[in-house]
Amino acid sequence: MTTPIDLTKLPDYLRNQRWFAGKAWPIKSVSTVDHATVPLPGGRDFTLAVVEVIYELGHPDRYLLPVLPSSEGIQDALDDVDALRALFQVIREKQTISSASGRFVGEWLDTPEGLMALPSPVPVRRLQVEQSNTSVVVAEKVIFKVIRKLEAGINPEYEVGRFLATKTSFRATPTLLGALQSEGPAGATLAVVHRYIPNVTDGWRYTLDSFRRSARLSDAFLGELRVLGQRLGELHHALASSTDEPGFVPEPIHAEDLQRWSASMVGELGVTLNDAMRHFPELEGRREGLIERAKQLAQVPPSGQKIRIHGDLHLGQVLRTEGDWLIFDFEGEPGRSFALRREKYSALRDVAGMLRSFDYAEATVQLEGEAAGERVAPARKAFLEGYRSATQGAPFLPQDDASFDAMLDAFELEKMLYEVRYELQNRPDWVRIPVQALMRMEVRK
Ligand SMILES: Nc1ncnc2c1ncn2[C@@H]1O[C@H](COP(=O)(O)OP(=O)(O)O)[C@@H](O)[C@H]1O
Ligand SMILES: O=P(O)(O)O[C@H]1O[C@H](CO)[C@@H](O[C@H]2O[C@H](CO)[C@@H](O)[C@H](O)[C@H]2O)[C@H](O)[C@H]1O
Repeated sequence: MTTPIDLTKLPDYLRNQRWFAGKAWPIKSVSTVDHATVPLPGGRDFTLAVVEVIYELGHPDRYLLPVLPSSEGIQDALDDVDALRALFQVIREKQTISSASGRFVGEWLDTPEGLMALPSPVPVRRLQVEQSNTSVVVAEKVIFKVIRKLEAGINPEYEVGRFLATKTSFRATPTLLGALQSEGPAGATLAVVHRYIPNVTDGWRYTLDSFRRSARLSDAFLGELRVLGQRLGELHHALASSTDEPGFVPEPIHAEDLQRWSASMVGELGVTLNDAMRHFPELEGRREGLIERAKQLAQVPPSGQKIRIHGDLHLGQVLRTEGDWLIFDFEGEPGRSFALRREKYSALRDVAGMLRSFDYAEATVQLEGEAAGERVAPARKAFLEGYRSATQGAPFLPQDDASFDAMLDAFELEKMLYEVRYELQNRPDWVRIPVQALMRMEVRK
């Protein structure tokens, strides 16, 4: 079966797509790994293809390409309402579509929420947000995200969503309802489907609004941050609740884990500071102190457990609904491989991620011209109080407060380093936020 896509036109097409991550590298060639034809009403159809982009240098990338037949070059099928409906139907009706070298398989979880009735024909609309994938809202009840850049292996967003929906009672998240998988040589998760939550604000915008309102956070908002901390504690309890799913069963944290995490942080420090110092030479003076700090993680007496975690928790990964919070987007840090993102880790890594977000929010409102205020310390305190109240005596946390604090500190440092690398690559104007946090970090004795 030859693909109806004109491969010679793909390099130009890809370079012009928002979701194409390889814009900086010259493309050597693009080939099709797998493809299938999906029928549409009125005798039309579109091609669902997985393509591999080979660069002049570096590792190849794979992308999902849903394309309509067109005499005028490549046309994205996700611009076509019928194609969006057809893709959703494949998932909802658990269809299997034979492809050139494998199959595309729709999966719908038979959870109570999955049984909802939907009108026919089902209304679909593309979500208008800046994102690296493409999300589509179906009947204002369901949202499906078509993943553009594919990675082989088990997708953590699918794996964690499925676990939470089918094996736990944790409901402070938009429930995973289904997925589209590619099986065969192009094996990957192509789309995930969740319950759509209407009228939500994300935690980042919600927090910025609060931070802008006054130099002192209101008691009401601090109460909400306490609840956010509780929800994270409940999420960790749920993620640590498995006794029979090997990917989720908690494991003790050993001295070797702490040594490994510490060594990896020292390595990241070297690489990250070298890159960042081209713009911020003042970091050189902090190098020794920060290395010392990263090394201290290896000295913490081992206690608690490694569990599956969110992995990239920040204020943009929570939704504010009427009076509560939902935690979503279990993809993990985009720069790491699926294998690394699926590793078990200390739950405190998520706590550290959220604490860093309060610092980002403060820096952002100050850049907008707000006066420095008493916001970060009370926000951190409230969030931590909530988290600790929901996790008292939890076996996955360190046994004593000193270890809790030392590990949390180390994971904040790790997150700052990640943020420096992320910002250097994506938003160079923002690098100063984590850099200033590194400059402020005290050396512990
Ligand atoms: N279940 C949901 N209900 C309502 N809005 C959602 C839901 N899931 C995602 N969104 C909105 O869509 C945006 C993009 O979703 P996300 O899963 O983060 O996509 P990406 O991985 O491409 O960044 C989010 O920032 C949020 O505003
Ligand atoms: O939402 P993503 O999974 O794409 O996460 C990436 O992008 C985030 C930025 O959108 C980035 O988060 C950093 O900036 C946030 C403010 O925009 C701030 O709240 C976070 O604390 C900060 O880490 C995230 O690190 C990155 O993985």
